[in-house]
Amino acid sequence: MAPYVTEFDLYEPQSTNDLQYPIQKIAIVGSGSWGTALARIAALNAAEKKASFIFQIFSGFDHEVRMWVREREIPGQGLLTEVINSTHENHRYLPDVSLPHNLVAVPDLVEVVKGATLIVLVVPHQFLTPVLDELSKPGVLAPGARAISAIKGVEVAGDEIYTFPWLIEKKLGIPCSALGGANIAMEVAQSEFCETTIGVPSSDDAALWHAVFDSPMFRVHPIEDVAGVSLSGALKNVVALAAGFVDGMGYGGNTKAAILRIGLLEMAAFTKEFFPSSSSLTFSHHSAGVADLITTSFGGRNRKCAEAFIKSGKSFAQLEHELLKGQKLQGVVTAEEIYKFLQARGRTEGYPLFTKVYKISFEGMDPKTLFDDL
Ligand SMILES: NC(=O)c1ccc[n+]([C@@H]2O[C@H](COP(=O)([O-])OP(=O)(O)OC[C@H]3O[C@@H](n4cnc5c(N)ncnc54)[C@H](O)[C@@H]3O)[C@@H](O)[C@H]2O)c1
Ligand SMILES: O=P(O)(O)OC[C@H](O)CO
Repeated sequence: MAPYVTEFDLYEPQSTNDLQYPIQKIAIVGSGSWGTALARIAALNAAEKKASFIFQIFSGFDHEVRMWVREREIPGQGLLTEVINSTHENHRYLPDVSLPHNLVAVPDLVEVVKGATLIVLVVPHQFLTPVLDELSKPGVLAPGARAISAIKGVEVAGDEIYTFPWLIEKKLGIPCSALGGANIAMEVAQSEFCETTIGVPSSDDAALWHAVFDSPMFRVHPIEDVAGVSLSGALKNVVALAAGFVDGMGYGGNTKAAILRIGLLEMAAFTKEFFPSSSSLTFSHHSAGVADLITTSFGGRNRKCAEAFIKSGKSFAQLEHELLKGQKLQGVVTAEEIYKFLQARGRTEGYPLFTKVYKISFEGMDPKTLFDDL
């Protein structure tokens, strides 16, 4: 066994049987930078694995991969879907990256998932509810479909917290996996080597999602821990804000490393406390844990906006608008949700870093207090 594969890579992606659909059809719900980057990989794999999988795992993928695009007018160019389909590039969210011709942008959500057996949900987390409302209507989804969430966030209601795969399973009545890792969209789209982790509920899900996304430069490791993968992706965004605060205050690598170590411990402790069936190894051994935290705290959008928040004194809403140009921050919303949840459970004192990130972001607390009592 290779040294970087642990015994917790539970699923060998080779054993799929009795599938309802020998030909699997992929739909991508979301077309921001990550949605488009994942759609590109899935469409490349769908084209390549169309014939080559006969007599192996399953018969293959439908050649066409559809991607849901929230329609808008691009000044001087026309509708975004038409621009993407004629130029094979998503100029707005993933500029200068060629997209395969079998990837088709479609503005109608119901049309995108029509007949799809593998549905990738990758909208910013604040926009998921209306998407699920639409998909849960009778007859919209094919029977036997499966989903995977590449969304980094959580849903909080009072003193309850839910992961998105759990919510998706409940609302859509289909199994849902989680995809997360050290994956800055543009680097993935430029085929720079990286890894991702998929938390899967069964070996069939492992085999199928591995076939959808694995490629030589985007290595997919399936593990059993769906909730851990999903939570790690959400919580690392809160720690990334703290890393950005450190940068904004002008401190160096030692300070940032200390914040990342403490942040990783809070991420793992939070998961163990509220999702006890998850594995702490997801945080320490997998791309969805420590590796994602590192990349996001050096090259991510949350870090970038948090640095600017300290340096400029502007609000996060303003900085999101100015610096991200239509892309969405996830960490600020998540910091608030996690804080409100911890408050409702009377557990804020157990998570001093998460709590301070919230108070600096929302209550004007002096950022230098970030280091107090850690
Ligand atoms: N970008 C990355 O590097 C990256 C990597 C891994 C995971 N993710 C996660 O992927 C998820 C999707 O983020 P992204 O980076 O692809 O998006 P993005 O921030 O690049 O783009 C924003 C997207 O939101 C859409 N949008 C805006 N308003 C909307 C509305 N009212 N309803 C529905 N959609 C709306 C836009 O059309 C656009 O597709 C997030 O949870 C993010 O954390 C992102
Ligand atoms: O740019 P961010 O901060 O949303 O992070 C992007 C990805 O989640 C990194 O894996």
